[in-house]
Amino acid sequence: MEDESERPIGSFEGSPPIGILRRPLRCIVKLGGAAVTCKHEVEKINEEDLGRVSSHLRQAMMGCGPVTEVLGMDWSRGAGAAGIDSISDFNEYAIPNLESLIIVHGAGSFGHFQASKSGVHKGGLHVPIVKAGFVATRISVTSLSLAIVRALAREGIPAVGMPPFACGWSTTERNVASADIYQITQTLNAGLVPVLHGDAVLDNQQGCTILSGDVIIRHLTQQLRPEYVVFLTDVLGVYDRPPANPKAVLLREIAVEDDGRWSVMSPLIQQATGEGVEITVAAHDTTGGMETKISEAAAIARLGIDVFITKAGTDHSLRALRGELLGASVDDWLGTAIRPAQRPLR
Ligand SMILES: Nc1ncnc2c1ncn2[C@@H]1O[C@H](COP(=O)(O)OP(=O)(O)OP(=O)(O)O)[C@@H](O)[C@H]1O
Ligand SMILES: C=C(C)CCOP(=O)(O)O
Repeated sequence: MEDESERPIGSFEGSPPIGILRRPLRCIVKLGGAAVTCKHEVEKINEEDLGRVSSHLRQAMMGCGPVTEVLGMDWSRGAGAAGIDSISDFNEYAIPNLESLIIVHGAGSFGHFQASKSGVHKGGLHVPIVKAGFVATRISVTSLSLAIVRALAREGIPAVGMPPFACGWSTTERNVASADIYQITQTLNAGLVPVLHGDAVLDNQQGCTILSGDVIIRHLTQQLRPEYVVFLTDVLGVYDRPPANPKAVLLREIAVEDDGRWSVMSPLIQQATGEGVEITVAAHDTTGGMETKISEAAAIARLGIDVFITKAGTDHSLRALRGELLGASVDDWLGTAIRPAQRPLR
């Protein structure tokens, strides 16, 4: 007989089974490519920030449980590389009961350059340069993904890479058409942490496209209903204009109506609606940058789920990851909280 604590989540008639999560999903995190890579230098990881973010993720996943010793799991290159004396250390080790989490990372300077040069996002897989670009994009983004999985494993997070192209994700006219959610559910139930990423995928209409990590997060949220979603990037949040502009104002709180319209609740500025916000996107960005992030975040808030956008590696991001802001005031926090309208705060 099934464990009564098992919670069926969103199994829709006619759609493929998505499985049953044995415990509620705490959070889905987007590790922005702009945060963990140097976005304007091809294939350059920002090692310091990646290390800090991985440590924050571990701290957040420990929840309020006892502080336990961390044993690094990246020992494929030898125990020393993982910071442990010997792999037999694991014989005596009880892996802590970590909060359930999914990590999705962006491509940053891995993948966007290759995709934009060859036009993978526009489709046409039969065209030789697009096919070659598809291959090059996947080589690039999966090599970043391996580095991220390694960094998480070094922090003792049981992370496993699940590249969308290889795990059943495809699109129709650039919208998610299929995704193997069952595999993700089973991975979470096994106590592992799925690591997905923005990827080059097959598209039923145009042959291929680039599926953004931000869009993947919305789909996962619809299916698996986490308690909250955190987007970590290289700026404190959404500003009323590009943050390089000295007059830019950080939008602290955005409320999303049932019909998808959103308005700025704090601070009270003139451009109080979505249309007033000015956004720039890097020329090589194939997925729409901050603009996509805001519209996906608003779609998530419409589902009744709080979203927090903030700068990776800061105290603000640690608080967001720990869930401290859930339903709480964000007056003393720097970032953008995107919430369903008419939800009373704690
Ligand atoms: N109005 C705005 N508010 C906030 N950021 C903005 C705005 N306009 C432009 N930006 C830019 O958006 C960038 C963050 O979006 P981007 O999509 O690059 O982040 P990411 O998710 O971390 O990266 P990736 O898409 O590679 O995963 C910032 O570097 C910032 O300069
Ligand atoms: C360019 C590729 C391969 C994926 C882009 O994903 P994103 O950085 O999350 O938008």
